[in-house]
Amino acid sequence: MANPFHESSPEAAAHPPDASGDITLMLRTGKGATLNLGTDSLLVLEDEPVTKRTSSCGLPLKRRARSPTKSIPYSDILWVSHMSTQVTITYAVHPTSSTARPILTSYQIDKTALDNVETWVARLLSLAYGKALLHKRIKVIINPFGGQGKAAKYYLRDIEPIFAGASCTISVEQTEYHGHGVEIAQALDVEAWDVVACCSGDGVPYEVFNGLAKKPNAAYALSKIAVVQLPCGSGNSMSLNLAGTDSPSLAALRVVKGVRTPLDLMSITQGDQRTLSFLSQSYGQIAESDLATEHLRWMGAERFTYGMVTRILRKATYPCDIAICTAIKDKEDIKSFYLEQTTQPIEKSWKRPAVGEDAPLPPLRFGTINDPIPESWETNPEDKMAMFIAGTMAYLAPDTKIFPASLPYDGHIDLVRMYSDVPRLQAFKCMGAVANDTWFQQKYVSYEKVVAYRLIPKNQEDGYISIDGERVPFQPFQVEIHQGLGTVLSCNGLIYEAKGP
Ligand SMILES: Nc1ncnc2c1ncn2[C@@H]1O[C@H](COP(=O)(O)OP(=O)(O)OP(=O)(O)O)[C@@H](O)[C@H]1O
Repeated sequence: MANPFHESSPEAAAHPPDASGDITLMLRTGKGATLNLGTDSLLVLEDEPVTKRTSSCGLPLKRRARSPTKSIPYSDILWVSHMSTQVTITYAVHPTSSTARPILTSYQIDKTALDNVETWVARLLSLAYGKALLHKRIKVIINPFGGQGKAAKYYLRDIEPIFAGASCTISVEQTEYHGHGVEIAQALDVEAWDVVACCSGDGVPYEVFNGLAKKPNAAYALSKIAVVQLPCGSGNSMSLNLAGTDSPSLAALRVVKGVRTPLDLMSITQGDQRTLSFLSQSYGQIAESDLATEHLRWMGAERFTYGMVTRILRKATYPCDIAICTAIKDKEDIKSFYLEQTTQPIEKSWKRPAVGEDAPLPPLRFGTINDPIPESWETNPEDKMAMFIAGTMAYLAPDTKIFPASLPYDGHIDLVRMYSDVPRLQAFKCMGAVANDTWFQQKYVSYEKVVAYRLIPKNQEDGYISIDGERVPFQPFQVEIHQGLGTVLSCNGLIYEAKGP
């Protein structure tokens, strides 16, 4: 199991190698049109009738060239089938740039071309799906209260038609209470499904990862099931990073075409609890601006900006002690690492070791928050901490790329810190730099890659700590990375849908 893309036997079976090298690229229809497999698209070429036409003044008019009457990008092709003399193609059209809707078109095939149909259909499916698994078996979990309570509506209108058009097997369940996602995932038959698709915000995927982690063979379950998000909540980071969109229908299309990708997950220990985090942990200005502004929800996304501005103005400080097991400290080294990881062939970059069917959750390499801090870690009192945020995915929200150097499977947690002694103007400049993508370069933004850390709040009675967007007790916690413990579907299997540092 050296290559994540060779993990699934159904994927391999779906794309039998073309041993002969003789690929049928063109199929003639009974009406004289041809269906052609182009470089990126299926091209439908109609035969123009050859009629001699003259202009009103009697001069011969140029005969129109044979031109494509339809071009369907392979990325939009959901399914192709044939029965007797008929080929049926289901594909997504885009009524707007942020929507996808399936439509179906059929062609009668010319009798002389019937011998080629099967090979042609298989070839078109192979071009449409690449390394992605066909006929995905998808367990859908809908949070009826996600976002503005529209997840069920988005599912029926935007998502289900795409899954059905792509010939996926679907089973739908709605969450009935907080934590239900954990129970559904814990009870899931992992051999019966390829994907768990959460029609929700980031809260339900968090629960699903943690539910799979409760199985006795957690490591196997997390490697077997790809967890994806269909953006139906108020925070949709997972979909932004892996599908490059917060549109439910476009995300559904990308899930259908998504390739299995290992994902780093983090173990958090706090008190006597161990949980998994897939997104981020924050403390200080970012955590407080998110969690302490719930009463300002009427402001929409602006409530976070408001929270940050007010805290920067008063130079809000959140003292703590931090201990870190650093991997890469220097920003230039981080850039080189990112480049090196993303320019080599996927087969060389991403190698996930075999996971046995009984494999449990991996042990903690550095112990828990209740153990002594490992001696090799660097420990620092951070009395001027303004913001501390650590994570493994590039985007936290649209246009908020906090971790541009993060990679799905590099075995590192990206860690960002800023201090309250930064001049206010510079702090605002850094905030603006997030939107214009120059955040990483800002000299007041400390950015490193780590494999583990511990954070101990101090000199405050209460405050905010956020794990994957949810508030957790204001108590010390410790985090360590597990390279490739989880599995997701991504567009290219290598990077997030984000420009690097
Ligand atoms: N039926 C339910 N009733 C109450 N809570 C639920 C239900 N289903 C899921 N939840 C909880 O809702 C929380 C948020 O879910 P999710 O991330 O899907 O939505 P969101 O709108 O993005 O979140 P938020 O409300 O945090 O902005 C999760 O903690 C989940 O446990």
